[in-house]
Amino acid sequence: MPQFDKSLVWFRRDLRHTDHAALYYALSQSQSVWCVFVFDTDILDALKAEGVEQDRRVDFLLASVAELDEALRKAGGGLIVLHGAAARCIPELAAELAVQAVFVNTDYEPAAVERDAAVDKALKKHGAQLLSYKDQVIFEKDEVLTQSAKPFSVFTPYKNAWMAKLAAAGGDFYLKPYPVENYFKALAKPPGKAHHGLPSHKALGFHPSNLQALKIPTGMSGAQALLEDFLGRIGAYGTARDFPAVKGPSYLSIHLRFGTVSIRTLARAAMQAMHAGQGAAGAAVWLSELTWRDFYFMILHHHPRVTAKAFKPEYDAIKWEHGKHAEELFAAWCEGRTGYPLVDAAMAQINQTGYMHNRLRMVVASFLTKDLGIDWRWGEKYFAIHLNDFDLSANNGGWQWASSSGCDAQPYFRIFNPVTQSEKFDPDGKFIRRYLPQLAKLSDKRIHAPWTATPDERMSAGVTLGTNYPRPIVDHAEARERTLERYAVVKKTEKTE
Ligand SMILES: Cc1cc2nc3c(=O)[nH]c(=O)nc-3n(C[C@H](O)[C@H](O)[C@H](O)COP(=O)(O)OP(=O)(O)OC[C@H]3O[C@@H](n4cnc5c(N)ncnc54)[C@H](O)[C@@H]3O)c2cc1C
Repeated sequence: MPQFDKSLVWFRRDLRHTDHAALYYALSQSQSVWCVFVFDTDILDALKAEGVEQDRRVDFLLASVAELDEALRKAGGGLIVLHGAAARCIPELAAELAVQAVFVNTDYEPAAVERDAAVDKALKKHGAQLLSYKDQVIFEKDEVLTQSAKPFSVFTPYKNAWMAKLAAAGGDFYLKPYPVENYFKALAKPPGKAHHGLPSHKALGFHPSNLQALKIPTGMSGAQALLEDFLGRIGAYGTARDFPAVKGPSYLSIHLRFGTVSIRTLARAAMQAMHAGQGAAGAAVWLSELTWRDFYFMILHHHPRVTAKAFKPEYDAIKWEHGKHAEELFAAWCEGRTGYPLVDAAMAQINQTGYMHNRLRMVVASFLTKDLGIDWRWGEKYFAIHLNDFDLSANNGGWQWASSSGCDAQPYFRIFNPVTQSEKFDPDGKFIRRYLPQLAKLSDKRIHAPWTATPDERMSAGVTLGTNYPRPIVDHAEARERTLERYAVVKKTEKTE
């Protein structure tokens, strides 16, 4: 006998109707289950307050929610779609429908944890409860600990323990899909028209973005198409993933962000490719990247202070550049006007598409913190606003890695040289030419550092420094020295670690 007469599943960053923990538990434990998604004004208004008028994530959500609704309807239910503050809307809807439980997949971000606690409290006033399940990650919270039962702060031993836990359970136990479809008969149709239908862009307060023009695939079908495409080239991932001009990575990050595909599906696909022999090496590297994702969720759960502070507290003593000059340098970085082509092309990529290749995220983050001496939190915030796949845990982890303040971060004295990174990872300048057409005619040798070209070379390539392309805003060698001085406050600790 089901435990509950009526339940509600609140979809958040899990926009799929298959292999979904909360939906599975709700359907298998309830007589009747409604499904809801809220366009949360607490989140959308914060974006608007930053001056954002178009956001590809809003378009991605609209398309993916529409696909989910259609899939749920075909399965016998449908999606209630609301627009308001979720912390208020959910308890109100739960009371209106007289449900006994609201099922969700656990969200680990501090603001979401707070919101969910408030929702739970409000539900309890009506005799209902919030039931939360692990779904976003393979292992959460305290599931993978050191031998002394402490959270890991170094990735490789974490990954080894993560892999050992999978293997100890027979390899596929934690990767099995939830058989949601066996319980679809418990799905209830949305009650009346008032709660159905998607809000328009206008109602949400945003203009349509260029998501469609970019052909970024949305929804469960988009995730499936990207996965199939990637599995055909997963074997090459280990080497191809470092070259931004090459189709090396999966481009699935936005889908992991919004849960249009389950992490179990992806980890299973990686494991299968690893065991299939062909493509095994690339698949193992990719699985390791998915493990980094779990790692940063775990770090955020155990150390929520990282959202504002350095993971290694001594790094908070660093004096970053400030004032008007710092703001000008930051604006040049944001707008891709640093005079370093790889950095500027990378910033053009994020500004035009909302995506940035992983190698370039590392390069531009290093450039901002270690060439310009700007606080990593400025860059972190810029990424949070502009990345389609923005995820607090991975973004914070990435920025703290690049600025050396994070757990298992790059040592402070390792400072990427933006020119040699360019020569190594975009050797023929293909990526730079795609985003900086004004440099396209420079030779493969000069395109990484246009100021090193002779005046004749620049003239015949149509490049005029200071006119159609900036001169470098800092000298890398000098900046490197300044950074080593800036980081001297943490030097002692690093050496003794
Ligand atoms: C400064 C900085 C900021 C970043 N911000 C984000 C962010 O906001 N959201 C985000 O998803 N990733 C972030 N990353 C990690 C990484 O750059 C992206 O996950 C990756 O580029 C997404 O492209 P993909 O899906 O094609 O990746 P693939 O190479 O195909 O990797 C597959 C998946 O593994 C996960 N993954 C890969 N690398 C990492 C990593 N280093 N840390 C955590 N997870 C990883 C992602 O979920 C990714 O989708 C950041 C990295 C840096 C250096």
